[in-house]
Formats: sequence, structure tokens, C-alpha cells
Amino acid sequence: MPSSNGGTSVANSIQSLDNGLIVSCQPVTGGPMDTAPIVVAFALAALAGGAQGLRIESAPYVKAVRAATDAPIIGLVKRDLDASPVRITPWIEDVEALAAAGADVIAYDATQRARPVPTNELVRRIHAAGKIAMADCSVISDARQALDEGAEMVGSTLSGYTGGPEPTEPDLDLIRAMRALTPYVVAEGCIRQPHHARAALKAGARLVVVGSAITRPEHVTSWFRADMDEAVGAHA
Ligand SMILES: CC(=O)N[C@H](C=O)[C@@H](O)[C@H](O)[C@H](O)COP(=O)(O)O
Repeated sequence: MPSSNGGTSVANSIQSLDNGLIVSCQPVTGGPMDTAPIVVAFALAALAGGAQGLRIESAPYVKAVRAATDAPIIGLVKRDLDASPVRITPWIEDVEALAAAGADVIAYDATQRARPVPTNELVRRIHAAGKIAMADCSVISDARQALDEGAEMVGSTLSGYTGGPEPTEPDLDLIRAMRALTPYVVAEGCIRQPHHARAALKAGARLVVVGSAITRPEHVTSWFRADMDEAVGAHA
């Protein structure tokens, strides 16, 4: 049982999410859905549909969603930095802003890449703020290091996002490998259909995060478009 952040309450918070569906409400940046009222509406609609928790980007959006629901929130901040490829919660200020805004869990990029703040320091500050640390990992060594550093939860969030073409399928092998290290595994990334979520649970995930398939209509539309274009091309 993770205990670096106060034992029982952390354990209870995580356990309340067991087998939970978390809906990530992160609109396409600058798109027509990228406003606080729409993020709140997505969040409430997801909860009405059976989600147990939410994943929300930016302190202002966390604050807006927190004002509308007591449901667990995984908060993160995305930044595009010049000096580092790390995007998810790279700075201490981000941790503090998310904590103040009402996030219960703070997600951070746990990859072993050049970064402005070392991961052990981010975890320390997440715990100092009384929050749970979720390590967004790309490979199993990220998860190993994150757990050594005290992160309570590890996610497959960044598998396939550290170079090369973007993935289109969940990384079930990484989920299985993480489950051998800890029970607190979050399946995240490319869970686009219910059977993906089911497979992730079978692979050992305790929580499943679904984003684009529920809250990015631009992406979903483009999936239909691409398949239809392929079909037309195939028959031309
Ligand atoms: C790689 C990266 O930056 N992932 C981000 C992490 O918060 C989000 O853009 C994803 O939408 C989220 O992980 C959920 O994944 P999907 O949208 O595939 O269900």
C-alpha cells in the first residue's frame, strides 16, 4: 500500500477509484471546445454516464470543475518548453497551482528525459501539497523509477509519445509489466473503444482513462474521415 503521502487517506482515495473509469476532459487546444464551461459540461456529462473521476488540464479548468463536483480529479498542466520535450506538469509552480485549484491526484511526466525539475523533486512537492502522485510513463523503466521515488500510481500515458509515429492502440504489454511492479496501474492512451478498456482491466489496470474518444470530437470525426477516405480509395 503506498504510504509516502499519509497512508490511509491516500489508500482510501485510490481504492475509491478501483476499476474506475476516468474521463479526461482535455479539449483540443484553441478549438471551439476549449472553454471552462464546456470542460465543466464534459466533466458532468461523463460523471452522469458512469465515470468515477476526471482528468483535467490546467489549474483554471481544475478550479472550474472542482466548483461543480466533488468527484476525484487528476490534474495536470501541459507546457511546450523550448529546452525540454517534457510537457506534462514540468514545473513546481504547476504542482502548486493544481493543488490549490483542488486536484486530488497530480500527474507528471515521469520519462527519463531532459527536464527543468527532477522527477523526485516533483513527487516530493506533490506529497508536500498533500496530493497523490501519478507518474505518466512511456516505458517500464520510467515506472520503476517513479515507484522508487514514491509515486503512488503509474500510467501508460506516454507510451509511444516520446518519438516516432503516434500510437493508435493501447500499450497492453506496458500495463502488464507495470502490474508486476504495483497494483496501482492506470491504463491511459488510445483507449478508444469499450473493448480496449476491458482488455486494459484484464491486463491488470486498476483505472482506465479515456480522453479523445469521449471529449475530442475533432479527433473522433477525423477517425471516421480517415477510414471513409481509405474505403473510397480502396474502391477507386
Ligand atoms: C500524450 C499526451 O500528452 N496525453 C495527454 C495526457 O494527459 C492527453 O492529451 C490524452 O488525451 C490523454 O492521455 C488520454 O489519452 P487518449 O486521448 O488517447 O484517450
